[in-house]
Amino acid sequence: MAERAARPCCLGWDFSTQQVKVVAVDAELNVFYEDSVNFDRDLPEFGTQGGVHIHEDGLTVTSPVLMWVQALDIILERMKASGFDFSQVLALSGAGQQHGSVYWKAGASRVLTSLSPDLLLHKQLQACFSIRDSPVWMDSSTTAQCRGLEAAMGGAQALSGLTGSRAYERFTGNQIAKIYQQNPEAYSQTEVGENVSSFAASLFLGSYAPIDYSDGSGMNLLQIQDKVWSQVCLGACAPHLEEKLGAPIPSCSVVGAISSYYIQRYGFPPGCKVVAFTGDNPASLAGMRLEEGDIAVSLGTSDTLFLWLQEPMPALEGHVFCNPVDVQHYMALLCFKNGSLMREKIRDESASCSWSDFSEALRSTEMGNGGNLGFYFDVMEITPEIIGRHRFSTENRQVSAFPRAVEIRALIEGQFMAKRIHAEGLGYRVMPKTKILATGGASRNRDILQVLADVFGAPVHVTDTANSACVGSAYRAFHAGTDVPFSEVVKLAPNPRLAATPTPGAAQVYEALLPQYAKLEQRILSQTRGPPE
Ligand SMILES: Nc1ncnc2c1ncn2[C@@H]1O[C@H](COP(=O)(O)OP(=O)(O)O)[C@@H](O)[C@H]1O
Ligand SMILES: O=C(CO)[C@@H](O)[C@H](O)COP(=O)(O)O
Repeated sequence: MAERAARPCCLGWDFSTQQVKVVAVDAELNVFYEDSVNFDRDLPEFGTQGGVHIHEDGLTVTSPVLMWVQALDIILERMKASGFDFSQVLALSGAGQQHGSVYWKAGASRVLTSLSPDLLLHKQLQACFSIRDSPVWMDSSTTAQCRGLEAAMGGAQALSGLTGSRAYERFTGNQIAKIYQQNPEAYSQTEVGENVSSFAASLFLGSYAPIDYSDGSGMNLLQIQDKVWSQVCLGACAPHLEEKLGAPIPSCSVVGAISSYYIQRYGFPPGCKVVAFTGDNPASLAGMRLEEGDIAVSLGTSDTLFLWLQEPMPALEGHVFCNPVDVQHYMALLCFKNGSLMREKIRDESASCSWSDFSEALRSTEMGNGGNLGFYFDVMEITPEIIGRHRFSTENRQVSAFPRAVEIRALIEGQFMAKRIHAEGLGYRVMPKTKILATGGASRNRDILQVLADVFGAPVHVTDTANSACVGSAYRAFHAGTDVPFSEVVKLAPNPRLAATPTPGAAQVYEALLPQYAKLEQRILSQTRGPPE
């Protein structure tokens, strides 16, 4: 049998909302292996929908922490069965859905440092968590804790100035505060609290991995300029929190060598480096090789839009995070909760559960949708805080339904108009040189990308894999421990390719519609918001 040529590589992981994914990237930066484990499909015993459990209150949203561990077991076993040569892995890094939190029980570190290579991880880590259902980014049950934190900090703007964001329900500090208040026993049994990203790094390290600056910025706890925990924020959330979190570290740190478990069970080399894991959006910024002036749109479970920032300018909307590849710089992020799952619902209702029928509806309707505009927020949106479906025909008349194809275009145009309006609210302007980089599951859909190009009046580029968080993690693994800039390390990576250019006439159509959409959004907000307290 012909020997396979050795192919030194780095692995990039992503522990996202609906799946765990991996890519292997070789020294020429080619992706040569890709796999994923989908929680709903591949681990039905956990009974998740879209990777999560929505609780009865409609606000609490969690995922079983052991499901994430078991997904890692499955994917590693599959790699082994496929003959993947683990001995060539120089380094690995990864990403996690942001804001979600994991609670290691006292004594878990002993289990983690003495894993037996004869058993799967999930069998050995069963009793290691003081909270088995981890709160995730879709949770919106911590409004009381958010108001408490803002009050302790002297207001929302003061908190944002320090940590990059006003208090948000999904941010980890507020989630920890809720656990401390409602389940003090579990809190006191917790030895270490982690983000999903650092938790995933701990699994590879076989000991607790620190939280990195970039994902740590999504906690309402980190002073993003000084890169230290804010003592006032920690104190406002829960006692002894600093001990449980450990000190945050630069995102490009090597946190250690891979645990002997992986060396013995899978054949990783002993020197394989584990590089700090970070949030999935920061990892995507790395994967897309975003540069100043570009705008990234990720169409995953959540939709996000992000930009490279030189200087932080925290506001009452959106977030500023530490930059994952350049410790001097920052990134701005807007998150839209009603992303792919909302598109799937409208696809099922109006396009016979088929993406190709959904696309056909986009192609058969005109830009501007004949003046029909829609807002589709089946779960409480983050940007802006609106819930429900709101449809308006020409002359802004509220209507209860649209014909199927009009409904589909109203959804997609509305989602992208909201992104442009809120990005402009942060000071972003579309310039003649503006390039949109799209990623995430829905970036595979050419017709959705056409609407994105039309609404923004800018060309849309995509990379060959929609998994930019995984690819970015592998690039970060190559970069860490070197003394060259990240841009230098990734200069050989394939350039994103052009996927859609604005249709002639698009600018006139959307210049007229955008102010109308913004006005209607304000109208809905003022109708749905209660009187000021
Ligand atoms: N052809 C398509 N058109 C539109 N959306 C798609 C298409 N293929 C996949 N998707 C969407 O991609 C989503 C998953 O995106 P992904 O970025 O992998 O999510 P995450 O990283 O949050 O787990 C699915 O929920 C699905 O709705
Ligand atoms: O809450 C945010 C960002 O602030 C989300 O973007 C999560 O990071 C989830 O990511 P996906 O699984 O949708 O990629």
